[in-house]
Amino acid sequence: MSVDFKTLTEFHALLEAAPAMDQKAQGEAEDRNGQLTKPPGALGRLEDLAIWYAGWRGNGRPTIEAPQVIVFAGNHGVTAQGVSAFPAEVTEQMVLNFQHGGAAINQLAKAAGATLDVVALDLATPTADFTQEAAMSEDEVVAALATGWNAVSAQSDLLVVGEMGIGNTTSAAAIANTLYGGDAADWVGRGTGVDDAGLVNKARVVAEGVALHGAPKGLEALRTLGGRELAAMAGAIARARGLRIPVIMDGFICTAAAATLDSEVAGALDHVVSGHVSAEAAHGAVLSQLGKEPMLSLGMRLGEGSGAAVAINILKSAVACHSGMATFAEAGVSDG
Ligand SMILES: Cc1cc2ncn([C@H]3O[C@H](COP(=O)(O)O)[C@@H](O)[C@H]3O)c2cc1C
Ligand SMILES: O=C(O)c1cccnc1
Repeated sequence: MSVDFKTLTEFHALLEAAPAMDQKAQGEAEDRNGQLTKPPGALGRLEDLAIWYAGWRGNGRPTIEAPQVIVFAGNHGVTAQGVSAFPAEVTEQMVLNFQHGGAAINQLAKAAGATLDVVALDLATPTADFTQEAAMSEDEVVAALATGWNAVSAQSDLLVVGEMGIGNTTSAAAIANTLYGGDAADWVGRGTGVDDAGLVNKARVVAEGVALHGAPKGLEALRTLGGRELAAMAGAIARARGLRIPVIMDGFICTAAAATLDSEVAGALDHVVSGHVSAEAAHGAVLSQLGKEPMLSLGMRLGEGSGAAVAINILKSAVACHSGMATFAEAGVSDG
């Protein structure tokens, strides 16, 4: 398997060198949008989404034929701190469930016409408990970034990344806290359903982790407080940019992983939109920090890529209108 980077410094350089949106294709899409048989702006945000998608695909009249959903799974040493309502073995059990087609994401990917890949990362070797030491060494985080990077199919035309990892809402909260400051309590949520005492415990764990590692930013936040599946999501999102594959982000954990890229290199998420705002308490605040408006708000709080998978249908609808509708001239409809 190809390895395009061996250190975080090399990965950073790839983020810096990432391609920009194709302005010619974006301009063509804007022109076309203005000629379609509807009052200007009548498709609301669908119009912006289609133009954004066209610009990143480098095609003023694109189609979505091959969406790819990838679910990455990892285990977390921080579960030793009692941060989840479920035991750590559920991560591996759910991987089997994904492989057998029994999870929510199996149905949602199918309903959206997407392929689903499941990638488990060293489940037998959880990350270190980040209240004691860095979750990952540089070699470990680079390996996880590379796993995500290599999981993206060059043939796909839309990417959704999701995750499974008991304990990972605590990792995500720690990343949000270290990147954006404030109190740990502002960033923790109930995850799989911890009670009030559990929430207080999660805030303690997050505060200890952020303090121990000196409030790191960017990829260092991902390494010290993240997890293998978060790093793999970040690696896949970065790879998609180079392949001109637009990305729909999922919930709190996916967004926290993505936020480390934005923190490392401003603009690293320009090819990414938010599919859904999760019911996990701080997700909306992280999206605000990133300047991303979610497409949907359905009260979901699952992860697995589930909210983003539902949003694939919205983006497909936007692109179908953009590329399939007649212009005023073609349809012989009088324009205004
Ligand atoms: C059966 C089951 C299926 C899931 N699918 C996603 N998650 C979600 O819950 C976990 C995060 O919550 P916490 O930080 O509280 O452990 C992650 O695995 C996330 O993907 C699940 C959780 C469970 C129990
Ligand atoms: O927003 C998420 O991704 C989320 C929230 C709660 C539990 N698992 C995932």
